Amino acid sequence: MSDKPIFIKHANELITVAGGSDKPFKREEMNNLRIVKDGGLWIENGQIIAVGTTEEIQSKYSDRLNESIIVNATGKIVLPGLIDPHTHLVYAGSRENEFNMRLNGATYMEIMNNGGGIHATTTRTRAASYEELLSESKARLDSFLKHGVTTVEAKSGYGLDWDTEKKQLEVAKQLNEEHVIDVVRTFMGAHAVPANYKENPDEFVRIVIEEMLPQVAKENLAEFNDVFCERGVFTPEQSRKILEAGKTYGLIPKIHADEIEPYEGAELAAEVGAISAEHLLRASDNGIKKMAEKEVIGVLLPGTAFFLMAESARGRKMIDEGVPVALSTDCNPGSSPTTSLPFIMNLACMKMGMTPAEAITACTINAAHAINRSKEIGSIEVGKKADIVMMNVPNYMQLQYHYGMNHTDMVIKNGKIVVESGQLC
Ligand SMILES: N=CN[C@@H](CCC(=O)O)C(=O)O
Ligand SMILES: [Zn+2]
Repeated sequence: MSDKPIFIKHANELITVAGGSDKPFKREEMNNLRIVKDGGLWIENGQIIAVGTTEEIQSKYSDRLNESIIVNATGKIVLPGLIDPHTHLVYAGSRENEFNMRLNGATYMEIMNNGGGIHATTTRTRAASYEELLSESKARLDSFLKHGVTTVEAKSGYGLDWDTEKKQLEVAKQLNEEHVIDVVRTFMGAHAVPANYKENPDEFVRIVIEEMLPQVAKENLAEFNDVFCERGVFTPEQSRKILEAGKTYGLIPKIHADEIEPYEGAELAAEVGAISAEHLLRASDNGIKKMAEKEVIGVLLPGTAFFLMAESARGRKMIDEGVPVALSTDCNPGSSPTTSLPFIMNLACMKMGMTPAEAITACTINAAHAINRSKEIGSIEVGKKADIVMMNVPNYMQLQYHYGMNHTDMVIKNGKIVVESGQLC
C-alpha cells in the first residue's frame, strides 16, 4: 500500500533552489534561491508532485486534502534536504587526545607523522568488528538526519589494506540500504601511506592501482576515487596516477587538495577532470582559475579550518572567480568531528564571506552535483525525490544568523516523515 500524500502549506519561505539540475550554480546564481512566499508542496509516492503557493496547491488538490497528511509550515522555512558531499563516516574511535595536543601547539601533520592522526584511526578501524563499525557509523547518520541531512557521501581510507577498505565500503553499503539517509560511496585507499610502506610509498601506490582499484570496480564498492594529495602524503604525480587509474575502471576522481600547503592540487583536479576538489585552504590563484575553467566543484570544509585553527579557504574569491562551490562537514575523528552541516553554513558565512543564500545553494544543488546526483536531489522541483527539510526559522537568513543551533523541525525523506519536532520518528 502506498503512503499517504503529504501537503505542506503556508511555508513562510519555500526555498526551491530550482533551475540548477543540469549545471551547478556559479557566481550570482548561487545567491538566487528561487523562493516561493506562502509556499505549498504536494508530495506523493516519494516524489515532489507539485510546487507553488499554498493557494495554488490547495485548489489543485482540493478533492484530496482529506486523504493527505497536512503539515502546517506557518512561520517556518522549507528547503531541499541538505546534502553532505564529503565525509569519512565509517570509522572507529575518537581522537580527543590529539585535539588536546593541538591546543598545546602540536600540528596536524606532526601528529600524523608520529603515527597518530589517520594512522591512529586506521589502527582502531582495522581492529573494529564489522558490527561495531556499523553501529558507530549508524549513530553518526542518525545525528546527520537530526540536522536536516538526507544524503551523505562516505569515504573509505581508514583501512589502507584491502580487507579493511572493503569492510568500510561494505558498512557504507549496508547503511545505504538500511538507514533512511542515502549513502554514496567513495574509495580512498590513498588516504595515507601505511607505516609499513613508509620507506617505499611507490609500492603502496602500485598496490592501490593494481590490486585495490580493480577489486573496488569488480565488486562495485564505490562510485568515486579520492586521494589525499599533500606534501608528506601523496605527491601530485602519485595522485595523478591513482586518479587516472581509477578513471579506467569508471571511478570518478575526487581529490583532497591544498589543505595544509599549496601543492598544485587544485590544478591537478582540473587536469584530471575531477568532479570536485576538496579543502583548498591553500589553493593558488592559478588553481582557482583552472578549476573555474573546467567547472570543478570546490567542496569547502570550513569546519576543518575552524577545528585545526587554520585560515579558511578563500570561498568568496572562488565564487567570484566562477568556481561552483559546495560545503561539507568533512565529518571525521581528527580534523572535523561534527555532523552539523547547519553549523558549517554558519562558518561559511562568518569565515569565508559567503552569503546565507550561497551557503544554502552550496549544501543543496551544488552539493548534489559534487556527488553526481543533481537530477534526483538538491532542489524542490517536480519529479525530484521528496527529500525535504522544514526549519524552525521565519526566513533563510536566520539559519545563519542564529549560529551554532539546530533549527531542524521536520525531515521528509523519500516522501516519508522521518524527523518530527526535531526528533527521529
Ligand atoms: N585530510 C585528510 N583527511 C581527512 C582527515 C582524516 C583524519 O584526520 O582522520 C580530512 O579530509 O580532513
Ligand atoms: Zn576528507
